[in-house]
Amino acid sequence: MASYSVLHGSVALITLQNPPVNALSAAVRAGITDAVQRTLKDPQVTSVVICGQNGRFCGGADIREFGGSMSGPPLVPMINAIEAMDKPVVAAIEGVALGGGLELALGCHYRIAHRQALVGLPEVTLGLLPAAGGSQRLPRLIGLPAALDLITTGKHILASEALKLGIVDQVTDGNALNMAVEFARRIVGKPLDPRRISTLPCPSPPDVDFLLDRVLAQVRKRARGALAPVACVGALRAAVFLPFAQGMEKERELMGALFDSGQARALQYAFFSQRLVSQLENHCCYWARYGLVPRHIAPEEILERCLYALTNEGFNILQDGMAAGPEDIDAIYVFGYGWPRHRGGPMFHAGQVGLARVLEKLEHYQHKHPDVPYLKPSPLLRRLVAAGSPAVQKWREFLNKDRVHSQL
Ligand SMILES: CCCCCCCC/C=C\C=C\CC(=O)SCCNC(=O)CCNC(=O)[C@H](O)C(C)(C)COP(=O)(O)OP(=O)(O)OC[C@H]1O[C@@H](n2cnc3c(N)ncnc32)[C@H](O)[C@@H]1OP(=O)(O)O
Repeated sequence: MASYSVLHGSVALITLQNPPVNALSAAVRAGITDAVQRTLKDPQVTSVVICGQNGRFCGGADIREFGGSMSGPPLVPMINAIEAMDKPVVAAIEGVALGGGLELALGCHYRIAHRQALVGLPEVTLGLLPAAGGSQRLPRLIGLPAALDLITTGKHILASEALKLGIVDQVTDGNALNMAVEFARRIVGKPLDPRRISTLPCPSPPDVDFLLDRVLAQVRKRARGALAPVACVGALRAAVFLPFAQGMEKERELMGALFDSGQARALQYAFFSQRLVSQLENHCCYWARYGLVPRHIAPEEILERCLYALTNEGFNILQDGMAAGPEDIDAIYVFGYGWPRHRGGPMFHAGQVGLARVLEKLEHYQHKHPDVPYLKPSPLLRRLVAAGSPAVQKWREFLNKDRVHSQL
């Protein structure tokens, strides 16, 4: 939800309330929408400040809502209504203004931030793009090159850097909310048109096509096969060449293609799993509460069982002649599945670890879990170890001899 109060008889304060990061859930969006209506109707109110509870402005759209049916007031009209207000609206940014949180702040007429606050549009890291006007307002505010950098990487930057880029208007080491309230009282009566970012032209360099093509090539190289960074460049291209309203349509169309994609689901799943594993302590409380004694499982056991079962299957594939050599399997993993290039691929990695050690590990886990077929060491792995564990570059030759031998 969002609370509404009036300070000094004239400054409406809208406070986002959704701990821990004040994500823009349906209830928060409804609260903001109601509060905006109240400020419009109250003749005593001459300016507005929007802030977040507990020193955190807003961590963005509520990612948990993306999996279900979205209800409540949509973000885009809500932000447009804030920008269109005829009373100045100031965002008081403390903690974080990320994703939809920054997009909300960009709909305000002014942004005052604590120096240590973090701002950014990290949607690309969730397989999305900033679809609440961020891809259209940010380049209009700070220019195309800086917006391309922020939106295609999704990086968070400090408010002090955001000030240099022109994203925020003032930073403070003190209380950003108090400063925003004082600021809001001072600017009553100043013209608001130049502060409505959607009405500004998008500053872009003369070689704009060259810049967009270069960044597109870079993002394709950096994240092979990823849809979101490419869509982000498309949305920014629209910001340069189209009027705001049409740019917003393009933003929505590109978001539509990403929103239900497998990549977005996978990246959002990864966001939550990363946080879930860091809550291991809670599991310990659960076990203690029910008097359970957990079997100690070292993280290496999980890693080794996954890794060596995968490698073992690689040996089986080679033995069956489905791949001509270990390089075929390694290339699939490095280029298709993001296996760290500096580790060569699973078959090369097995060679680095030592084939005898891989065999020993598989025998160990097979002994503990005889019902798991993937842990049964491949006969090819055994033959390679018996042949003195040749280097991975020699396996193709070994396999050819092995295959000829087995046909004789
Ligand atoms: C045709 C189809 C059209 C569809 C139209 C849709 C229109 C949508 C329009 C706009 C879309 C906007 C997209 C977004 O805004 S996506 C969200 C962008 N924001 C982020 O990526 C920020 C994510 N959060 C973080 O980076 C961090 O959480 C941070 C805010 C920096 C705080 O970090 P830290 O203090 O370390 O805390 P945790 O990371 O552990 O988080 C604490 C708990 O809060 C949960 N959390 C965080 N952010 C969100 C969020 N945005 N939504 C929901 N929940 C969030 C996190 O999971 C932790 O929860 P728990 O304690 O249960 O694990």
